[in-house]
Amino acid sequence: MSFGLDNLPYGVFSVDGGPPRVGVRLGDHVVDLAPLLGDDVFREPTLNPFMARGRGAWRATRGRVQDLLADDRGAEHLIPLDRVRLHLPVDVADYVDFYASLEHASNLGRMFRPDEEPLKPNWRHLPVGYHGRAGTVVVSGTDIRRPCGQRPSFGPSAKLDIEAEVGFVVGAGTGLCQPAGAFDEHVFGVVLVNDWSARDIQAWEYVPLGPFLGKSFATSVSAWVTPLDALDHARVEGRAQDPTPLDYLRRNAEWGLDLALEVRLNGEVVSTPAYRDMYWTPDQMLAHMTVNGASLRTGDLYASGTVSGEDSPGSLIELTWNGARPLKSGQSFLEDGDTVTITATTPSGLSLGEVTGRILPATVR
Ligand SMILES: O=C(O)/C=C/C(=O)CC(=O)CC(=O)O
Ligand SMILES: [Ca+2]
Ligand SMILES: [Mg+2]
Repeated sequence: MSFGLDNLPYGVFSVDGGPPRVGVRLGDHVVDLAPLLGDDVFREPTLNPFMARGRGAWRATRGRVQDLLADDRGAEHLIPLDRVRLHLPVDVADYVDFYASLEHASNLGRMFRPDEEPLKPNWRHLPVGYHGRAGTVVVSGTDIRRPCGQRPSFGPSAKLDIEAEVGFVVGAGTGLCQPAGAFDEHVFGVVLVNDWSARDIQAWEYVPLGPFLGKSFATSVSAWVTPLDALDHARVEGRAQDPTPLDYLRRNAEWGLDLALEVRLNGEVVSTPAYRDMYWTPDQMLAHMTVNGASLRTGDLYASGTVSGEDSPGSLIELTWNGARPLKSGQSFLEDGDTVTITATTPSGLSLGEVTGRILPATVR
């Protein structure tokens, strides 16, 4: 079952305008954790205080919840999903976005820098990334207003795009100049991410410092955070790397993940990217992000970058080759009223839920 006892993703919910609190999803229900476990950390409006307790507590809690639900002692704490409102599950501290797909980086290079090598010389040596805007991370289901900006004339973006990504939520942080430990000591779980991108604003503004307003207006994440412990069966060896990365980027464990993504535009499947094809794995991204002594905080979110395979890109700019090959619907980029939904499943059929959003017309300034 996609939301069975082997899954149990965490989220934050409220009922009838009451205070938001922490639950796990079981089938079409939310399990109210505070009364089930008698622990007030689950009465908090975000997962952060629970995540800050660290891996030992995450494991113990998951085991206890599985035991209680397996023999029905949780039945009185089940609330039907259609009665709840879901909230942003994490108070996002910092947000970093990587660029870890070889195919995506090569495709964008070909389109944006046609006279150069598609991949910059650094790309195979380190996971390239940039700091995004934590304050505009929104929960799945939030409407997205088309941004305005310089394209270079001022106006609403005419090239509004998606980026289908996988995000990693940091539970246990580090102090300043303290090296991060193992990936699973710090990372609590996984979310689906849509890193909305205004390609016309981006193309004009981002030389030489990098993405700014073209990507900072909104980033959507799934309401459910899938704990790493639920994904053990989906772990795979990362893709082969040439050249061999520096020691601090060596893979010590298998943290590639076999996640089959599906991108739907107004209900139609437009792409099915495979996360296992990514070049840089999430443990490598974590090692890179902290190698200079930068600390991690509970609630940090870092995303993989667009998940693109040979024939299954995670963005419309690749799918339509910057408008040269429109979709069957005739469109190349997002139109007002469009809805984009990204889902993912593991080989055993476990669901990572969805991240969805609908485009609202620009408010012209
Ligand atoms: O290659 C470029 O010029 C631009 C790349 C992106 O826009 C991608 C980005 O934000 C990172 C990613 O999602 O992979
Ligand atoms: Ca991105
Ligand atoms: Mg910040």
